[in-house]
Amino acid sequence: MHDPRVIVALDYDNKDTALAFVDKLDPSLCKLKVGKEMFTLFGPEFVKALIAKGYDVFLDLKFHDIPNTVAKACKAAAELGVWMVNVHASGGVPMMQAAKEAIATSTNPQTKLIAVTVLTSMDEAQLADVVSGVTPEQQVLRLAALTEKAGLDGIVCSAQEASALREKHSDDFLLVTPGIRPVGADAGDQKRVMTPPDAMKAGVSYLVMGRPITKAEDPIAVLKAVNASLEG
Ligand SMILES: O=c1ccn([C@@H]2O[C@H](COP(=O)(O)O)[C@@H](O)[C@H]2O)c(=O)[nH]1
Repeated sequence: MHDPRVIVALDYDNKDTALAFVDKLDPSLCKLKVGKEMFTLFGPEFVKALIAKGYDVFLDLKFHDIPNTVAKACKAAAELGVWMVNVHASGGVPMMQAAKEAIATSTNPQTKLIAVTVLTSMDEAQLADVVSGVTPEQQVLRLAALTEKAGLDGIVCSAQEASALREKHSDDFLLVTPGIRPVGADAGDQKRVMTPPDAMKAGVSYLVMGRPITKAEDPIAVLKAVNASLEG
């Protein structure tokens, strides 16, 4: 079956608005991402409703805690039936391994587990406030190596790091990239951005797009145009 490359970030504060948008879509056009806002507002039932409509759902809760807590959270997420879930790579290898083992022993062991490296909203100066002496690319490469060592399926990074990552990691290692902006789109709070075709050429596995689609006058037209731009 055709595997859509775009993951639409459903960052709405209104469930009916989100569902009205989803009902105009088709699971062959995109996957869906539920993040902290919608999960906090509408909970597991909202996630289950999207899965029941046939969508692959990425539950983007970016767990970051001690291994026991993250493992239990990942097991609970997997058992909702989600396609993908994530943790922060900076939680360390034991935490990532505990999460992986918990998913493997869940009722939905095929759930993919990826790790967030450096948020796409951070540039070099912001990163320097947190960890000194490294560029975003160096830190992403370091955390990607840890993630692979822990046996996870891939990482969240920006498309700007994709070609350097592909020199070290095979195509099976998933690169899931927010900060995707079509030419002329407002970057908003995103700092490390790339256009959809350039991201695909750089070796990205899945492109996460929120506002450029959801805030557009005709979101379906934008999504279809992005999909078409990936085919060329
Ligand atoms: O590093 C990261 C990790 C997650 N995100 C999430 O992706 C979307 C991006 O939305 P846009 O509206 O296209 O900016 C959003 O849900 C973030 O929470 C990220 O942007 N960067």
